[in-house]
Amino acid sequence: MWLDAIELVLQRLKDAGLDFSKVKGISGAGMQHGTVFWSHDAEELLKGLDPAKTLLEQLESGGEGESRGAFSHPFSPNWQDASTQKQCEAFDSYLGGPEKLAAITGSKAHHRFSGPQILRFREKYPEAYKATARISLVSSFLASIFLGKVAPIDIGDVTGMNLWDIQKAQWHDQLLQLTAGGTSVADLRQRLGHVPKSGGRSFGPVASYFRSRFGFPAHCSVIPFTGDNPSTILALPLQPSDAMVSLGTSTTFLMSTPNYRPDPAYHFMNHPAAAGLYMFMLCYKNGGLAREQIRDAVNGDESGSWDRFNDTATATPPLGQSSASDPMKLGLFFPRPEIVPNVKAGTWRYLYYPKPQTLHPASPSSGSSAWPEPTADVRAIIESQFLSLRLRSQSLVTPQKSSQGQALPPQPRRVYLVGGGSQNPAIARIAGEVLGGSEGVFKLDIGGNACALGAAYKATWGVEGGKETFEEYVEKRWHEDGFVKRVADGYKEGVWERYGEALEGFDMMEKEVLKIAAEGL
Ligand SMILES: Nc1ncnc2c1ncn2[C@@H]1O[C@H](COP(=O)(O)OP(=O)(O)O)[C@@H](O)[C@H]1O
Ligand SMILES: O=C(CO)[C@@H](O)[C@H](O)COP(=O)(O)O
Repeated sequence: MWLDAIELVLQRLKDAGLDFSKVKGISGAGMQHGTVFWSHDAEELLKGLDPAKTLLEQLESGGEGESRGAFSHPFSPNWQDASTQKQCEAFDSYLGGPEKLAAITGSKAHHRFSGPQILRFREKYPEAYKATARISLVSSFLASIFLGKVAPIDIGDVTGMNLWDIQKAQWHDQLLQLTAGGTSVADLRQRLGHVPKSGGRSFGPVASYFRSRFGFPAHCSVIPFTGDNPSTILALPLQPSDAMVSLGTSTTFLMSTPNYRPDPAYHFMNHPAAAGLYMFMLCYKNGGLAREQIRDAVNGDESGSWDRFNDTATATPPLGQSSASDPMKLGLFFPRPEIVPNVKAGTWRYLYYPKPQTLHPASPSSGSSAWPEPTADVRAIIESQFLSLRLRSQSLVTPQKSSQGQALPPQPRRVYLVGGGSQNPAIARIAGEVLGGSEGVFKLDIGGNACALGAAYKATWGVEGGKETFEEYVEKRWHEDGFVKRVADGYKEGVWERYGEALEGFDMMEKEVLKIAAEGL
């Protein structure tokens, strides 16, 4: 599928009239944490690609358990894979607990991360593991195709594997040992390859296949590709107190910071283009698709229109409280098992009384007026997603000032929305009400896709030799008025504080749901 997609996107660019001979450099972004297993024939096949044939014709693998073509396994576990609970437990306990693993690799063990994925792959498909010559992430797989040989893993994306020691900037011996089990650690290290420190240094020229087939020039450089989220933070000059919220299939919350403060509750990763900076990230599996389910329930059809969803969201008061004495409506809407928190699929609705702090399930017996479904779900799902972001990022934000110079409590300076859901004005408004933002809520108004834009900046920066820091490079080319649009207010006195009260109930609710899930109720 991915090989086909590469051909398709290039063909579309060709059909649109792109003059490939002018392309000096190419970079890109791929979903984080997908793991690709190359066969022993991969290097030969990549080197000798025939421009008269498609990539798929020449590189495709055989069926399950069959080693043929460039891949030792026909599937790449993607970011939504949740099959590695057992391996995650092994990773979390191996160094003495999830805190220790997070301190070293930036994250506790996660199902989708390559370390646990490779461990499971080796245990489940020992023959396919033996037939594996190299292991890539989706980003380095893409770069490899353009390069015509297996490309190194990127310095930003490598920190989403649970295998890289961030502070020492090297593979972690013991974690490699755990992953390799009884097999050779040296072999595993060789399969993963050397990781260059710079995210901007060219890997070399584009493969002759692309020169002949599409007309790329011989001097076109392949600059390291990175993950979709690291690439997204490259789309604009992000300041330390700015937050980006990517409303795609997943919801991700991204900040750039010089302070490495890892914790099992979130991810710290290397910034992909600036040594010494880190990307703080939260990632939720239940983003766009969970909102779509409620949209369809409110519409009563599958027209896909957001109008009724948006009208309902804005007509409902914050936390569903018609008056201050009403309980706050808080819910969790997870049609798929969630990452944050790590809990099975389910929907939970609660009524929260802040004084004294009490939480009651909003069961049908509380009366349909207590929580009218599905209308009350609309605002509740949006609020729930942003409350979770606020809860987990509160130690990273700093006090701000309003445009009149008034001191404001710790919150983001700006909230930037990107991804498909950033088109939605009701979501933007509630983002500002819950998260704040002393300057407001913004959306990128250049190009349709922030992560692709970030990769394009990275390509031009790399081609120009990375002489300036990446931040200086983007800053100089940045046109505030043309590139971003303010789409909603941020901090609103009174409303933001009310959501602050709701945070305590939200935290209680998550703990309650985790307890219920653990007890198998
Ligand atoms: N107007 C809209 N309002 C709310 N959500 C939207 C709107 N338009 C698109 N979306 C959501 O955007 C998501 C896709 O976002 P996108 O960033 O393209 O995805 P991906 O994460 O797969 O790259 C879909 O789940 C869809 O529900
Ligand atoms: O797993 C993560 C980040 O850790 C996801 O963000 C994926 O990187 C892809 O997300 P979508 O583009 O499907 O939303």
